[in-house]
Amino acid sequence: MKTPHFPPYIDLNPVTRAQGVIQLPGSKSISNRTLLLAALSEGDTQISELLASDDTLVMLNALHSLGVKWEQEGVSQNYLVRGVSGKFPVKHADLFMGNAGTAIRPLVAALGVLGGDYTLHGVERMHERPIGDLVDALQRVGSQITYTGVPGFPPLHIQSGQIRPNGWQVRGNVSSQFLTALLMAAPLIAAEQDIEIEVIGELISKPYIEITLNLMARFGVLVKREGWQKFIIEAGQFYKSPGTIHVEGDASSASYFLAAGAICGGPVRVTGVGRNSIQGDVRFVEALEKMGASIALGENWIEARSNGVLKAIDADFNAIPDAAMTIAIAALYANGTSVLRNIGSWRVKETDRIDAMAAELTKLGAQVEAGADYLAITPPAQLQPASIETYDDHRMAMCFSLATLNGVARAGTKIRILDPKCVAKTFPDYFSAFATIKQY
Ligand SMILES: O=C(O)C1=C[C@@H](OP(=O)(O)O)[C@@H](O)[C@H](O)C1
Ligand SMILES: C=C(OP(=O)(O)O)C(=O)O
Repeated sequence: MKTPHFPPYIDLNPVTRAQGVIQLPGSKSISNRTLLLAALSEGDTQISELLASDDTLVMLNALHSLGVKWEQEGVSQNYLVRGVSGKFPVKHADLFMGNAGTAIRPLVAALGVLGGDYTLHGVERMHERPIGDLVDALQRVGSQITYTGVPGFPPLHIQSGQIRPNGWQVRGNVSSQFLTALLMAAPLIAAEQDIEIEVIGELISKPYIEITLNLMARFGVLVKREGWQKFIIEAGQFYKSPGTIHVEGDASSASYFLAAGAICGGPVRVTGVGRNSIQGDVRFVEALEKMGASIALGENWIEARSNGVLKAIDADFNAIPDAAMTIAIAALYANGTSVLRNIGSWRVKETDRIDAMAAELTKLGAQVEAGADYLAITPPAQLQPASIETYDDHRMAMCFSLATLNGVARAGTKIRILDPKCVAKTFPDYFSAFATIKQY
């Protein structure tokens, strides 16, 4: 991956019109699931358009440390992963997980089930992101996992245990990634007995489970389900390479450009993702539509434009927590107060996103009420120029670049994005892509 050079801050000027076409980078959620499933499969998998970013690098490096062989085709994002048929060749490793939830959670489950002698750790924030519900679920069925720092959080030490096919259950109200992790790990021991995974209580971020089930099916494992409460992996199934797999463009990354089209005229088109996407975040466009934008969807593209003032929105954003951050910025261009509800998971992601969003929106002059699991945003008469802290959160950096756009209800403003390098988590080239849709 060629990492762009990042200065300590980026100054962005107001933009009169946003227009253009953006080829999206690959989906983070699909990339990291595909890498792990390809590694665990029987046979080799050719992956095209894998996301090039910190989060996928973390997964690629971890797989390499576990003895999985993969090759990058030249400088392209096409990779060949040589499957290890359900057993990692290296049984003793120290794995750096950065701040990639989509890497550490599924790997803890896979390694917890397969056994060995592994430590997993990450950046400081990773050690503050909860993993207790997943560890509890794995310990319950026989995994030997211990906390080497604060109980409930990475870093972790994994040893070999005797895994039982009964009693698989997990809580889903802190992160859906815990259920994703168990689902992906279950076939690794489902040789003779079915495994039933029961979800205890509420499950958040549900569409991400659909991505998991869709990809497991492509790798030959079908999961039966009873709604969102019970998932059954029938015995005898194992991961088999589908041969080739193409990674769709990232629907969460699409949200910034589509919002730009909605705020500032457009049309802005993203390519690489379209109406048949398996990513829940494509439904972000429904929120933009409710706010008054015009959306068109094709097989492999989505386009947004708008001629009028955006309407405030009051909605439940539990299903699209990542793209919902972009709505918080679109709300600056609406008339009236917007309320983003049921977004409690924001508090345990790259930063406490409810507090971070409230603090930075306030700098622009907005009136913000931050609740335990909601944000209410009332835009100011005029946006104030501001220096935006990004809290090592890629989405904070990407979202606030949009406050430079001239909307119909109010003009954009001068924005300084501090520590812009955080975008490397999922979209290293974000600022050059954003520059191509701006017209002054
Ligand atoms: O499974 C996934 O790929 C993801 C699930 C979501 O997390 P939660 O389930 O913790 O909300 C999302 O925020 C994250 O960026 C990616
Ligand atoms: C929450 C996010 O990341 P992670 O996959 O690390 O949970 C995100 O990308 O917004």
